[in-house]
Amino acid sequence: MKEWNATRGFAHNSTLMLSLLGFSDPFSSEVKPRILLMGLRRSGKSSIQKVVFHKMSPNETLFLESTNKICREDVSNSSFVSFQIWDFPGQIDFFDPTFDYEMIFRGTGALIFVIDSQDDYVEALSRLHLTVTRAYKVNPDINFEVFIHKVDGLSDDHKIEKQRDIHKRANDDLADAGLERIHLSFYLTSIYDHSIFEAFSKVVQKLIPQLPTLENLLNIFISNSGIEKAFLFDVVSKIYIATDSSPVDMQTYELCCDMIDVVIDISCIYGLTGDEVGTPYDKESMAIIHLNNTTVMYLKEVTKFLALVCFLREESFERKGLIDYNFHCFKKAIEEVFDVRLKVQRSRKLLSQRRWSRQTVPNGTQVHPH
Ligand SMILES: Nc1nc2c(ncn2[C@@H]2O[C@H](COP(=O)(O)OP(=O)(O)OP(=O)(O)O)[C@@H](O)[C@H]2O)c(=O)[nH]1
Repeated sequence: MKEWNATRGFAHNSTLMLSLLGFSDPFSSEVKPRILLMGLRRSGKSSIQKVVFHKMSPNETLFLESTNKICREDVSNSSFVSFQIWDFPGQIDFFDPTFDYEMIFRGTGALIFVIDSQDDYVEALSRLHLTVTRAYKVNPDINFEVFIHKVDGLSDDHKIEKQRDIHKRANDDLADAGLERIHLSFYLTSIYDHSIFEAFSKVVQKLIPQLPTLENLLNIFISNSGIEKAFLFDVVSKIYIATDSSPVDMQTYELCCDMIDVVIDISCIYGLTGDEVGTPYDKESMAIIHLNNTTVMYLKEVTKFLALVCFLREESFERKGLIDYNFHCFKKAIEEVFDVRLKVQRSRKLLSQRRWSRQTVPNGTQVHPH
């Protein structure tokens, strides 16, 4: 690493980006997209959540206790990606009258079903079928995401074979039930490598309404700056929320994750003045890494939660001034995108508040709106 700019303080205004996105708006119908994590017991649901959002090391998950109630968590305070994750205990009973699955599925953006690939998955597949069909009936807009998990123990051939088999069986079950229109997406995942972050990135991207605009902005930015690949990362979770339209390869993604780790770790050691708490990631956060294959990695802060990580050739990096100018324009455009969203959210909130106050009877008792 030739250049390093360690960061200093961290402005604590955690609601800023959230309200820009409108997810924290209690009146909006789009508040916090909900992601459900479901699957059989010990399939790895809690481990996934802890590794992706709590920086737990994969080995520590060996000591996780079994979840026996629904755990709801807001992934929002420190992250751009603002949504709820509901971790379900292995065996939920759809026939249990106390379990209001309709209410849960109605507000859900994505349902992740985790299948342990190291175990016999016949039962998991029938559970997947039951869950998906129930959820689809309540809310046909849910994205169904199947994580074929714990693939670290399998050879490459074996992985592909498992994926093909699970894909075929799950879709055959749906076809037999006349539900071919339900689309399932499959991912091979493990907490022991970056595959879980990659898969989660894809799941989250589908829930970001501004995604096409962000991709477009990234395309414009890289083509005008001589950059080969650029990712917009949520720094805390290492989920990339957008990238340009060129294909993503796993090694590039892993390098980005490593770079973010280096930036945060070094900033934590040398960037804090002592009395601060939190992550020392701020406006001045940036890093440049020259790799030994004439590629340069360039990281810059975009918002307090987001970082842009770019890959470019050394000769293109000679025009750093141009890149920085284009980055400045890109950053402004991102702010504008979220500004528009904020305005829409504000007017929606105002409307909802008016509707609520109209439905409030004079003695202050509220009538539930439809
Ligand atoms: N090899 C491997 N083991 C994993 C992986 N993910 C989780 N595990 C292990 O699987 C076991 C079960 O993980 P949990 O996260 O507790 O599973 P769960 O689905 O939350 O279980 P319940 O709470 O009982 O529903 C733990 O020992 C984890 O270490 C993975 O990617 N690879």
